[in-house]
Amino acid sequence: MSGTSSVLNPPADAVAPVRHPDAPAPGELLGTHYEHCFGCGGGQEHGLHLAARAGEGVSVTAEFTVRAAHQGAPGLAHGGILATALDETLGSLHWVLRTIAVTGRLETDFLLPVPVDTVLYLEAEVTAVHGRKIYCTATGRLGGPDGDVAVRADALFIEVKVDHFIDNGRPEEIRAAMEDPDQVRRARAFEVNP
Ligand SMILES: CCCCCCCCCC(=O)SCCNC(=O)CCNC(=O)[C@H](O)C(C)(C)COP(=O)(O)OP(=O)(O)OC[C@H]1O[C@@H](n2cnc3c(N)ncnc32)[C@H](O)[C@@H]1OP(=O)(O)O
Repeated sequence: MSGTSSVLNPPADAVAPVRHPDAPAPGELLGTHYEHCFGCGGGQEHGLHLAARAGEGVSVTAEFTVRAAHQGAPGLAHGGILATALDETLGSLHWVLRTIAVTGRLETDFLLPVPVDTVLYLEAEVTAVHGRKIYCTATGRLGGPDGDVAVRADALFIEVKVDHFIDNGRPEEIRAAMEDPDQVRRARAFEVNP
């Protein structure tokens, strides 16, 4: 069974997404947006260590290897972990749009079980933009980039300012991030929209 709620359907006056002129070239590794991100950071021992690359248009690809720490049922990936992999891949789209945005809504279909040691081949694209609302979709496939779809998601991301993180994050992590020149450089990469 599949289907999405109406808030994930772009309105008639939504516009096509535009690849930012300074977006990383297709195939370029995007790296982490934050060292301690559970999805992509190297500083999380049991994190997903998801590696995303810019795709054509406003899209990204990513790979995630399911490890034993990611189990739900014996030998199988936890569904929440798979949703996280989809969410993180969708979050990586903002390197290509050059917009800071957070997940407002994420609707996931789990179509096939995903065993430990499997590589999940992920792809995400922005389908439409309406004001601050960014409509996007993602798939995770088994066996290769053209393999069977194991998980998929439709999502709505909402554009925010850097202040969203500064105002809401725990002060010690915010302080540490602001003292880290690499983190400041990553944040500045998005500061293109006044
Ligand atoms: C440096 C880059 C960092 C990237 C990190 C990526 C990590 C991976 C992605 C994530 O997991 S992000 C973490 C999970 N998400 C959050 O923590 C977000 C928590 N929610 C919020 O902070 C606020 O609800 C949010 C910023 C999303 C929206 O609050 P706002 O006050 O800014 O907006 P508002 O409520 O006015 O909504 C703006 C529009 O979006 C719509 N909207 C907001 N939330 C929605 C929702 N959940 N479902 C449907 N529509 C939604 C809302 O109806 C409205 O539509 P209209 O413009 O048509 O009136």
